[in-house]
Amino acid sequence: MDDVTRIPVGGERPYDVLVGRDLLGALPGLLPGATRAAVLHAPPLKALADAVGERLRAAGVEPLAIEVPDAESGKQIDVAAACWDRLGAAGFTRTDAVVGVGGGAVTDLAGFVAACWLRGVRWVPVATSLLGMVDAAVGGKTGINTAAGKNLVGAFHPPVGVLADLATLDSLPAVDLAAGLAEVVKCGFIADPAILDLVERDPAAATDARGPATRELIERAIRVKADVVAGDLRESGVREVLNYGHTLAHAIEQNEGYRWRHGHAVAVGLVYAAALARLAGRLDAPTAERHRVTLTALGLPVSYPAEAWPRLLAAMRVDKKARGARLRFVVLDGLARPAMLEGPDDALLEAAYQEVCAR
Ligand SMILES: NC(=O)c1ccc[n+]([C@@H]2O[C@H](COP(=O)([O-])OP(=O)(O)OC[C@H]3O[C@@H](n4cnc5c(N)ncnc54)[C@H](O)[C@@H]3O)[C@@H](O)[C@H]2O)c1
Ligand SMILES: O=C(O)C(=O)C[C@@H](O)[C@H](O)[C@H](O)COP(=O)(O)O
Ligand SMILES: [Zn+2]
Repeated sequence: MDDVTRIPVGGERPYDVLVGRDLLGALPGLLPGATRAAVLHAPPLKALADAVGERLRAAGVEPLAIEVPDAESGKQIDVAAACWDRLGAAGFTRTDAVVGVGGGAVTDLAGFVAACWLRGVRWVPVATSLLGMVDAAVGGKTGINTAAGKNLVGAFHPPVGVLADLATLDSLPAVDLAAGLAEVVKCGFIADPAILDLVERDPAAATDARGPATRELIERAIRVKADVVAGDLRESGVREVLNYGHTLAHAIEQNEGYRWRHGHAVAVGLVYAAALARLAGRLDAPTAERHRVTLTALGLPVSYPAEAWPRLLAAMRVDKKARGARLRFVVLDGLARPAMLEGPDDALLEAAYQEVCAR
């Protein structure tokens, strides 16, 4: 394990995110005393899950491979229930553990399975997508989707460690790598503008999984998230800033039957949130426009059909940040100055949407 960066995530249950190549050797050490570990994975990551299983077995931990449907198809209650049946049949106890090998969807599911089994057993995400490394695997939000919306059932259940193995990005499709950069850009706008400078200087370098720019972007984004969740695991306040762009994004995902990539929806949602802040008189026009320009340079979508608006507005009403009938949006009062916009009226919401309508 050469050249490993260790990023601490503080709080009531602190742990580290390890960033580097070929990190699997670190996995058994994160689970002292475990006799069994379920290894949840989707078909595209089977070979890596097998390798994880071998590492665990060599360290005296019996692996239980559980294959789940890929991507959002796995974030379903029946899939979670099938996982719990497998843990029950294998007699998993509180010293046993769950490992999620995959992108954000699989690690969200794995964390949720771990959070509920015996009311909480240890878990480790082995993040294999860029989005998983910088966001989904970090911070302890776990969950599944329901018919009413995205991530509506879940638990805050921090892992005991996170492996962000850069070698796994070698097989990640370019479109998924770019999707993950939407969350990285989000971190740039809410907290670390150096991220934006890096991306804008050379967008192609940002999408080169093996390049130094990508690693720096990954580490910067993880530090932004780690700093925020350390102070507010359960999203009682400041953690809401990590939801920048997500109010519209989750509505788009639901509207698309979860066939859109999360990162793509976030890109549109970021442009929308910036337009909202500008029209509310909170954000200057150049910074709002910077959202569209930077995300476009990465090949990400920044628009959505006009006719979807009524459905999107309805879906936004179940956003977790809403309070009763009052919608709440994360906006910017300036670069790296996130704040809340409380209860904007429908006319303002729709006017901002005009700015993301497909032109
Ligand atoms: N818990 C959180 O804090 C949090 C944060 C952000 C996003 N999320 C969730 O994460 C999910 C999105 O994550 P994602 O973008 O990783 O999507 P994903 O998990 O759906 O993965 C996208 C695709 O890439 C494949 N893949 C992943 N790694 C690969 C690799 N190394 N090689 C080849 N294929 C690979 C997957 O199998 C899938 O087909 C959403 O469900 C979102 O809600 C959660
Ligand atoms: O970690 C957080 O907090 C986030 O909001 C990060 C988001 O990127 C992520 O998509 C998260 O899953 C959204 O959370 P939700 O509570 O709106 O479902
Ligand atoms: Zn997200």
